[in-house]
Amino acid sequence: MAVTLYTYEEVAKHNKVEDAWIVIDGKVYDITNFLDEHPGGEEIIFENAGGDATESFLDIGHSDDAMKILKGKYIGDMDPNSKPLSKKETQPAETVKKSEGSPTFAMVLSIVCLIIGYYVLNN
Ligand code: HEM
Repeated sequence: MAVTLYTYEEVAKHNKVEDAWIVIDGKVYDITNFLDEHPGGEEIIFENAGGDATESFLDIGHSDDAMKILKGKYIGDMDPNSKPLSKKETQPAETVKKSEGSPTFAMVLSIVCLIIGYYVLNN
Protein backbone atom coordinates (compact mmCIF):
# COMPACT_ATOMS: atom_id res chain seq x y z
CA MET A 1 0.00 0.00 0.00
CA ALA A 2 1.29 3.46 -0.87
CA VAL A 3 2.43 5.58 2.07
CA THR A 4 0.69 8.93 2.47
CA LEU A 5 3.13 11.85 2.44
CA TYR A 6 2.44 14.99 4.45
CA THR A 7 4.00 18.46 4.40
CA TYR A 8 4.79 20.52 7.50
CA GLU A 9 2.03 22.97 6.41
CA GLU A 10 -0.52 20.15 6.42
CA VAL A 11 0.63 18.83 9.82
CA ALA A 12 0.50 22.38 11.28
CA LYS A 13 -3.27 22.48 10.70
CA HIS A 14 -3.72 19.65 13.17
CA ASN A 15 -2.86 21.58 16.31
CA LYS A 16 -6.12 21.34 18.19
CA VAL A 17 -7.20 19.21 21.14
CA GLU A 18 -9.87 17.59 18.97
CA ASP A 19 -7.43 17.09 16.07
CA ALA A 20 -3.76 16.72 17.01
CA TRP A 21 -0.90 15.35 14.89
CA ILE A 22 2.83 15.25 15.63
CA VAL A 23 5.94 14.39 13.64
CA ILE A 24 8.56 12.10 15.17
CA ASP A 25 11.58 11.06 13.14
CA GLY A 26 10.01 11.83 9.75
CA LYS A 27 6.76 10.02 10.52
CA VAL A 28 3.34 11.52 11.22
CA TYR A 29 1.18 10.39 14.14
CA ASP A 30 -2.42 11.22 15.00
CA ILE A 31 -2.34 11.61 18.79
CA THR A 32 -5.85 13.05 19.21
CA ASN A 33 -7.16 10.11 21.22
CA PHE A 34 -3.95 9.75 23.18
CA LEU A 35 -3.63 13.26 24.66
CA ASP A 36 -5.53 12.56 27.88
CA GLU A 37 -3.99 9.08 28.19
CA HIS A 38 -0.37 10.23 27.96
CA PRO A 39 1.39 9.14 31.20
CA GLY A 40 3.65 12.21 31.01
CA GLY A 41 0.66 14.57 30.98
CA GLU A 42 -1.70 16.01 28.42
CA GLU A 43 -0.16 19.46 28.29
CA ILE A 44 3.44 18.48 27.49
CA ILE A 45 2.47 16.28 24.55
CA PHE A 46 -0.11 18.78 23.26
CA GLU A 47 2.53 21.53 23.20
CA ASN A 48 4.01 19.68 20.21
CA ALA A 49 0.75 19.28 18.29
CA GLY A 50 1.05 20.44 14.70
CA GLY A 51 4.84 20.24 14.74
CA ASP A 52 7.94 18.13 15.07
CA ALA A 53 8.34 16.45 18.47
CA THR A 54 11.37 14.27 17.61
CA GLU A 55 13.75 16.01 19.99
CA SER A 56 11.33 16.21 22.93
CA PHE A 57 10.21 12.62 22.44
CA LEU A 58 13.75 11.24 22.31
CA ASP A 59 15.03 13.50 25.13
CA ILE A 60 12.60 11.90 27.59
CA GLY A 61 13.90 8.42 26.75
CA HIS A 62 10.52 6.82 26.16
CA SER A 63 10.21 3.06 26.82
CA ASP A 64 9.53 0.25 24.34
CA ASP A 65 5.90 0.41 25.50
CA ALA A 66 5.75 4.05 24.42
CA MET A 67 7.22 3.07 21.03
CA LYS A 68 4.49 0.45 20.61
CA ILE A 69 1.75 2.99 21.38
CA LEU A 70 3.41 5.40 18.96
CA LYS A 71 3.37 2.81 16.15
CA GLY A 72 -0.39 2.47 16.59
CA LYS A 73 -0.86 6.20 15.93
CA TYR A 74 1.08 6.23 12.63
CA ILE A 75 -0.77 7.80 9.69
CA GLY A 76 1.98 8.50 7.13
CA ASP A 77 5.44 9.86 6.35
CA MET A 78 6.75 13.37 5.99
CA ASP A 79 7.32 14.55 2.44
CA PRO A 80 11.15 14.72 2.25
CA ASN A 81 10.84 17.94 0.20
CA SER A 82 8.83 19.71 2.90
CA LYS A 83 10.76 22.16 5.09
CA PRO A 84 10.05 22.49 8.82
CA LEU A 85 8.11 25.61 9.80
CA SER A 86 9.22 27.98 12.54
CA LYS A 87 8.15 27.13 16.08
CA LYS A 88 5.72 30.10 16.01
CA GLU A 89 3.87 28.71 13.00
CA THR A 90 3.31 25.36 14.66
CA GLN A 91 2.05 26.63 18.01
CA PRO A 92 -1.00 24.73 19.23
CA ALA A 93 -4.22 26.63 18.59
CA GLU A 94 -5.18 26.59 22.25
CA THR A 95 -4.07 25.23 25.56
CA VAL A 96 -5.41 22.05 27.04
CA LYS A 97 -8.40 22.95 29.12
CA LYS A 98 -7.76 22.29 32.77
CA SER A 99 -10.63 20.96 34.84
CA GLU A 100 -11.76 23.99 36.78
CA GLY A 101 -14.24 24.00 39.63
CA SER A 102 -17.71 23.86 38.16
CA PRO A 103 -19.57 27.21 38.21
CA THR A 104 -22.74 25.35 39.19
CA PHE A 105 -21.00 24.11 42.33
CA ALA A 106 -19.96 27.66 43.27
CA MET A 107 -23.54 28.86 42.74
CA VAL A 108 -25.07 26.08 44.87
CA LEU A 109 -22.53 26.85 47.62
CA SER A 110 -23.45 30.57 47.62
CA ILE A 111 -27.17 29.76 47.83
CA VAL A 112 -26.58 27.34 50.74
CA CYS A 113 -24.55 30.05 52.54
CA LEU A 114 -27.36 32.59 51.98
CA ILE A 115 -29.98 30.20 53.40
CA ILE A 116 -27.81 29.43 56.45
CA GLY A 117 -27.16 33.18 56.92
CA TYR A 118 -30.90 33.87 56.69
CA TYR A 119 -31.66 31.29 59.41
CA VAL A 120 -28.86 32.49 61.68
CA LEU A 121 -30.07 36.10 61.44
CA ASN A 122 -33.74 35.24 61.94
CA ASN A 123 -33.44 32.88 64.91
C1 HEM B 1 2.71 9.75 20.54
C2 HEM B 1 3.76 10.19 21.22
C3 HEM B 1 4.03 9.76 22.62
C4 HEM B 1 3.78 8.56 23.22
C5 HEM B 1 3.16 7.32 22.62
C6 HEM B 1 4.22 8.70 24.61
C7 HEM B 1 4.10 7.72 25.56
C8 HEM B 1 4.54 7.81 26.85
C9 HEM B 1 4.53 6.72 27.80
C10 HEM B 1 4.00 5.31 27.55
C11 HEM B 1 5.08 7.20 28.95
C12 HEM B 1 5.32 6.43 30.26
C13 HEM B 1 6.80 6.15 30.42
C14 HEM B 1 7.33 5.28 29.31
O1 HEM B 1 6.75 4.19 29.07
O2 HEM B 1 8.30 5.69 28.65
C15 HEM B 1 5.42 8.59 28.73
C16 HEM B 1 5.99 9.41 29.66
C17 HEM B 1 6.35 10.70 29.42
N1 HEM B 1 6.29 11.36 28.22
FE1 HEM B 1 5.50 10.66 26.51
N2 HEM B 1 4.73 9.95 24.80
C18 HEM B 1 4.64 10.63 23.61
C19 HEM B 1 5.07 11.91 23.34
C20 HEM B 1 5.70 12.71 24.24
C21 HEM B 1 6.25 14.01 23.96
C22 HEM B 1 6.21 14.68 22.60
C23 HEM B 1 6.78 14.47 25.12
C24 HEM B 1 7.51 15.73 25.42
C25 HEM B 1 7.36 16.85 24.88
C26 HEM B 1 6.58 13.49 26.13
C27 HEM B 1 6.95 13.59 27.44
C28 HEM B 1 6.81 12.63 28.40
C29 HEM B 1 7.19 12.80 29.79
C30 HEM B 1 7.79 14.05 30.42
C31 HEM B 1 6.91 11.60 30.41
C32 HEM B 1 7.13 11.26 31.89
C33 HEM B 1 8.47 10.62 32.02
C34 HEM B 1 8.72 10.20 33.44
O3 HEM B 1 7.84 10.30 34.29
O4 HEM B 1 9.84 9.74 33.68
N3 HEM B 1 5.92 12.42 25.56
N4 HEM B 1 5.08 8.92 27.44
